[in-house]
Amino acid sequence: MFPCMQPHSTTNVTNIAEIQKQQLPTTMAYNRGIYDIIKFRREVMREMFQIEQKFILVKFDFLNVCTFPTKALMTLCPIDNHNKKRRQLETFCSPKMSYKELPELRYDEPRWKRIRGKGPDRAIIPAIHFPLNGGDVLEREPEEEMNKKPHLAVILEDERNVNPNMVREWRSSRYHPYVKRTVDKKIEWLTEDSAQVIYHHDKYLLYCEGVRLKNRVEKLGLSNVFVLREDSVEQIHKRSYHLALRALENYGVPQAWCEMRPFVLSATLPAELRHYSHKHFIYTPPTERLRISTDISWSRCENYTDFKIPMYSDRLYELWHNLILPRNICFDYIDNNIVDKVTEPELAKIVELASQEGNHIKCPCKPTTPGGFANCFENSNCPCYKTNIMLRKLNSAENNKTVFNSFDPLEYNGDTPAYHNHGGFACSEICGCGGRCNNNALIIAQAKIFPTEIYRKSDLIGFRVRATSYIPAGTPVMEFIGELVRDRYVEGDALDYSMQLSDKMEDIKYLLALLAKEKVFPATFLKQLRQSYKEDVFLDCLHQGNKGRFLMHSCVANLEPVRIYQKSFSPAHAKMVMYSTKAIMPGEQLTLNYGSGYVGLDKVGCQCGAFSCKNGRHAGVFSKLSVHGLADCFTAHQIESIREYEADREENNRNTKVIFFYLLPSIILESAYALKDRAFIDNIGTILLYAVLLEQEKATVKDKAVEIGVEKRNNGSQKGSQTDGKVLKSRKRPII
Ligand SMILES: C[S@@+](CC[C@H](N)C(=O)[O-])C[C@H]1O[C@@H](n2cnc3c(N)ncnc32)[C@H](O)[C@@H]1O
Repeated sequence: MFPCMQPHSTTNVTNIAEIQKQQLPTTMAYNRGIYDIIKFRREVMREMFQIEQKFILVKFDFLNVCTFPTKALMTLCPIDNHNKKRRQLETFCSPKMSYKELPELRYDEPRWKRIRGKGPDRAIIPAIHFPLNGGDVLEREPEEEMNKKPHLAVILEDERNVNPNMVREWRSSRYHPYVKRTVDKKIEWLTEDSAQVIYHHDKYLLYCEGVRLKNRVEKLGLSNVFVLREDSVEQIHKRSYHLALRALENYGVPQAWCEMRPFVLSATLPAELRHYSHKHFIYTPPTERLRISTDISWSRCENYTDFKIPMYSDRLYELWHNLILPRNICFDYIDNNIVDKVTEPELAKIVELASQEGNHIKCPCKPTTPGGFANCFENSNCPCYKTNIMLRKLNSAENNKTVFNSFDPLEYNGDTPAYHNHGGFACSEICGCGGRCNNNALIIAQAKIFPTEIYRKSDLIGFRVRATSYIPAGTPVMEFIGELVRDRYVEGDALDYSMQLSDKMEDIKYLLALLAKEKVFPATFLKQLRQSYKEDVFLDCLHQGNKGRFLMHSCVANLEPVRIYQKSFSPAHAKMVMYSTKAIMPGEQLTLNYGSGYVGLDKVGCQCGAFSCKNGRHAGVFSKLSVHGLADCFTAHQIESIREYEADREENNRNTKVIFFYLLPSIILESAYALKDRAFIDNIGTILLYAVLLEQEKATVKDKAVEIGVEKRNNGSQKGSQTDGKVLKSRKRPII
């Protein structure tokens, strides 16, 4: 296959079984190997161009190793025989160039269009453009355009924010220019950002996302405290029981609390519902997708290079050139809830007052080791922990009250199916521990460790959110972020994008009474707090928000909100955190229960597709089930989906080595080498050797390609990749 590659002579391994036994390889031996490979780079690339250019792209992106060279390959693959471009390729891939020196590649859309206009054979060639310090943004839009009456979200001023320091930090080179745009310009920007992405070995992609999650946990120093735990059958069943209560509530059949019954596998399911248990749970990403944006936060979190929220269209007919984006996808990504001083003076005032000594709660606790976590939880001297415990009094369960700490799963208590009846108090950045302790239930959500994507698939409903890695049950997955507004401002489009944060008739009444009884704050401040809760407060994320604004309704939602307070107790100090109500599989849509009133209100009817959806085919049967029957149904589903996930994970692990065989181009090695990641180089070395031995065993790449379901290379001499139609269905999109 690659005639230039020989097994490296420093080892005397002769078969694959040996590789698994031995400690391979030594760095020295493989350094030499790398240079050998670089020498033959051109041949290898030619091979790669013909085999699997699109495949390489995807894998590279997810390896987070060499995005730049990937883009170069992607760009240049279709024009292998185009001399000018080939020269460019050679420049990019110069072995002398360190990885850090590689400039970020951007597609320059106007140039792309110009080239496109010149002739049919060049129609697929995008121009390559190197922006200087990312400054090309301003050239695109004339000053007058920017001075036109802005979209509401543009008025993002420092003083408007709960935490002004954060705003300054946000002004990253990409984020801030985007925020400044009018809606029309934002749509233009998004359209320019869109490009074609083709995924081949689909499930491997989700496996890579799992690796991304793991890397992120390690990078943030959470590996000792956060684990991807699995629930026991009893725990799964307990959660299912609460889900069943919530689902039946949606049917308008409120259930009286009753003792949970042990799980009985399918014994109680009506015949028409049995087939549900044979459903496949593990998602297979589409082979072809249109990527609308590489990151809807516009590098808002540019410190976190691996934190990106891509946006895709999975509508089959949707192509780059006929992409139509609705105006409501233009929003400004924020990480903190914000308050407008002008429209919400009460809320702004309470935020200011809370910054004064005596009006907020913080602790002096310190971590025992530098960089470690403090033990605020169950520390009876910690004021934040004491406040956290105090809030449990609002929880009416006699025992088994919901516990809010940093890393344990959140469990429903015995008397209510809804998380939103509970609240917790967390340490924050003003504490001695800086919020890095075990009394901060926000820590996982704010670390944004779970990779997600935004996508649209159906014409009836818009964009949605999907988790691309496994999420254990009871985990704070993300925050729902937006602008704090009073009831009266929630109208028009904002109705679709607002979530109620406080209800003056419900929990707030009890909260204020508790704060008064426990004398948590001085009377003057308490009075001000009462004032701020006089009207119901909503989080409106129509113009400013985070990915939570794309969460869809489901009759059996896998997320449920809870309020967690930090520093103080005003609406501006309440965080709405989404907890997972069940184990979420990679690729599963993230959903919320909008409430029983929602399903009937929507014009198209509920499209959640949940197996017991109120609008679904079997709604009649489900609504007649007892809580126990439905809970059994949910438990059976959960157990089966976890089993399928496990099997899938094993299969992916098995395929990894074969997949890497496709990633042989020297460019990976160069990048890895430039990154000085010895472990990675060694790994690649092992894989190379493995691959060569596979070759010796006459297991050809071609056969393997078919086996793992990737596009197969054409046997003939024709240029460009051909397919045997196994996975790839050509949709004639422009290849970018
Ligand atoms: C918060 S937005 C969700 C994001 C939205 N799809 C978008 O593209 O921006 C709420 C809107 O999504 C749609 N939606 C949410 N859940 C739905 C469901 N289960 N069935 C149908 N439409 C739904 C409704 O139009 C609703 O007003």
